[in-house]
Amino acid sequence: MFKKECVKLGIAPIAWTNDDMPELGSENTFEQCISEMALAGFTGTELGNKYPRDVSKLKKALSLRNMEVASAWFSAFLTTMPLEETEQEFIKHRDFLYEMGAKVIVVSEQGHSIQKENISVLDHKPVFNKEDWEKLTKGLNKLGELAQEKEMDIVFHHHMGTGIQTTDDIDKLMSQTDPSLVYLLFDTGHLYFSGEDPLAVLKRYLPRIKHVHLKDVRLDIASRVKQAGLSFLDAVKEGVFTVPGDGDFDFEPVFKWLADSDYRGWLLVEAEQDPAKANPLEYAQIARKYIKHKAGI
Ligand SMILES: O=C1C[C@@H](O)[C@H](O)[C@@H](O)C1=O
Ligand SMILES: [Co+2]
Repeated sequence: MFKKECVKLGIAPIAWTNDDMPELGSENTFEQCISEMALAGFTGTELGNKYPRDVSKLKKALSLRNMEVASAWFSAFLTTMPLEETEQEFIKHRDFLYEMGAKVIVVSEQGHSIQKENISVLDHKPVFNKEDWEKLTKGLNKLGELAQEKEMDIVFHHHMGTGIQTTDDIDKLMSQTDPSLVYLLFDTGHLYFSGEDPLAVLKRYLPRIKHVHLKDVRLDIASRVKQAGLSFLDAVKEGVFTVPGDGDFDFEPVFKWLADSDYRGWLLVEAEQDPAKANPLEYAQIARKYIKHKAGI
């Protein structure tokens, strides 16, 4: 069982308005989004493109609803851009999150990513060469140092269609980066969709996991995506992802391992689907109920 003082429950705005495809949910306002998150019983959020980037405005809107910022995604291009340019962008992102009180910064490597390209996500995942690996690992150690200047940590997001997607990719990344500087974000949905064993990854990297995205997968849609050679974004529109409790992944052992390991941090529901087909409030409530039932919090 989780200790209430160790974990906080959040939800990502991507189910209301999708930053990768802003046309999905463009009608949903920022206020509606955070009000519905709070109504469903969540106290944290990541940032979305409709959120004000003014610290006092954002803090006020969230505190009125007893909410706070857990973290936010940063797209790094360490393999394809000069490190100094990524550092400059990262520092702006870090400083905003610091002002908002977040403790972790989500980093994803988007160099060579096919996440937004219209090609089969399961057939064309990028594979990094030696030089890419050197740039990536050196750059991540540097971003980790920059985060720690503000007593924050980076958590690396493995992701479909990127150079860090599979268990092997994660193993290599974890072994080639400094464990005191680079931590891992554990996203159940991306591992399960990729055909990995999420529980094995969780068990192996528990001490390095400092942020969790809870995302479920509809396996029938995942296999249709594979057969039809769909892109990542088309897979999302087809409904490959859903909230915990509504798909095929069993979260119970994940909750148990996290709780037994004394995990401290956020459990953040992140389940992008088309809001026209899956009402965001309804699905947030399904997730909240499932977490209460299976994780006891
Ligand atoms: O953490 C995430 C952020 C999104 O922008 C991304 O595409 C999604 O799948 C995800 O896991
Ligand atoms: Co995620």
